[in-house]
Amino acid sequence: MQARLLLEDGTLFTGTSFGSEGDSVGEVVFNTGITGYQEVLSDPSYCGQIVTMTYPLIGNYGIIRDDFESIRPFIHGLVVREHEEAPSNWRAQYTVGSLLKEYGIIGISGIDTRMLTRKIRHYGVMKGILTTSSKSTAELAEMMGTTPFMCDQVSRVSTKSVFGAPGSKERIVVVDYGAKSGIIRDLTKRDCDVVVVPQDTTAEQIRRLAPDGVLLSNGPGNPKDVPEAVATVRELIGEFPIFGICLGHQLFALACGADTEKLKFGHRGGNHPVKDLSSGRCFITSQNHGYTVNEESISGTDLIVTHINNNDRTIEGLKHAKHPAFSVQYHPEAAPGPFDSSYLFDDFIEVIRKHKVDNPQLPRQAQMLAAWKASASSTSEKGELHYAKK
Ligand SMILES: NC(=O)CC[C@H](N)C(=O)O
Repeated sequence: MQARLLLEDGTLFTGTSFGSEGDSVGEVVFNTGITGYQEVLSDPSYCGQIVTMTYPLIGNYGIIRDDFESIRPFIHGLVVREHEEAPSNWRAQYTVGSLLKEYGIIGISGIDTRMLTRKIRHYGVMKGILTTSSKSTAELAEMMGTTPFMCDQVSRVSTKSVFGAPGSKERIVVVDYGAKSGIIRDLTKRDCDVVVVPQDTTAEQIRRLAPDGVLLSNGPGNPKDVPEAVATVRELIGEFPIFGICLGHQLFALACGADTEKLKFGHRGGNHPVKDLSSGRCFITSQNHGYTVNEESISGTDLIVTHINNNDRTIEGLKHAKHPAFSVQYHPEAAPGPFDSSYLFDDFIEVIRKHKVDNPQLPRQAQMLAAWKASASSTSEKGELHYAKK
C-alpha cells in the first residue's frame, strides 16, 4: 500500500506503508543511530514526533519486547529508507511493521531519508503529516494545520500510579515525566530503593516518601509546557539531592531561573561528543532532545555549566553552586548508545551519601516523622501517598 509524507513546507514524499493505516500529524525529526531502533521507538520522549531513521535499513534484528524502554511506543510515525520484513535474530519476536500495526502507528519506507534529513538540517524541524489515505495534498495540509499534536505529552506518557523497585540502599524517588526504563535499571543495578511517581506528584507528597535523592526523568515536549513541574522542582532543590536527565535537566534549569530554547533540528543519536569541563575529557553520549538551556540565561543564577557539546557548544550539564543538585542534557542510561556516562549514577549516589554525612540531623526516620506530623491534618488530599504512616 502507498503511503505519503507531506511536510509543512509543501515537500511531498511518496513511499510504501509498512505499519498502520490512516493519517498522523507530528513534528518530523531525525535520529542518526545505526542500531537501537527499538529503544528509540519506545522512548516516551518521542511522543508527538514522526521519527526518521537516517540509517538505511531498519528492522533487521526484529522487535524484542525485553529491549523496550517503556510499555509502548508513543511516536506519531516512523520514516525509513528500507524496512526489513524478515528479521534475522534468534531473539526476534516480530517485525517493526507488526509493532507499528499493533499500536496504530503509520510507517513509511522507500523514501529518500537522506534528502529529508538534509532538509530538516537546513530548514529546521517542521510539522508533517503521514497518510495512507487518498486525500489531496490540500486536504492533508489543512489537516496538518488544524490537528493539535503537541499537547499534554508529559501527562500522556507518565505513570498514573506509584510503583516501586525495592532495593536495600538509597531511596530514590524518580519523577516520571516519560522515564526510560534504562534509568530505573541503572538505579536498581546499584541496589537503590526506587519509587517511581507520576509527573504531577507534589513536593509535599515526595517529602512524605522520605527520599534520599530525587531523580527528574527525561520526557517529551517543551519544558515550558509543564510549569507545575518547574515549581515542584524549585521546592525540592536544597532539600534533597537532585539528578536531572534531559527534560529533567531542563526543568532543573528553569527552576533555578535559567531559560530554555528550541534547537534548530535537535540532537538525536548515539554518538554525540560531550566535554566534561572539569577534566577536559570527552564522552560519547546518547542524546534525544529538541530543546536546550540558553547559555546567557545562566548568568545571575546559582548554576554552573559542567558539560558542553563538542559539536555545537550547547550546554550539556549543569550543577547547583550551593546545593547537591546536578543534571545532564544527554542520557547516561544510554539505551541505545554508549555506556560512557553511566558513572553519573554513581556520582549521584556519592552526592547523596555526602549530603547524609553533612546533614546528620536529617536521617530518614526524622524526615518521615516530620512529614507524618505535617500531613496529619490533610489526609483527604488527592493521590495521598501512605508511606510516611507505615
Ligand atoms: N529526552 C528528553 O527528555 C527530551 C527533552 C525535551 N522533550 C526535548 O526535546 O528537548
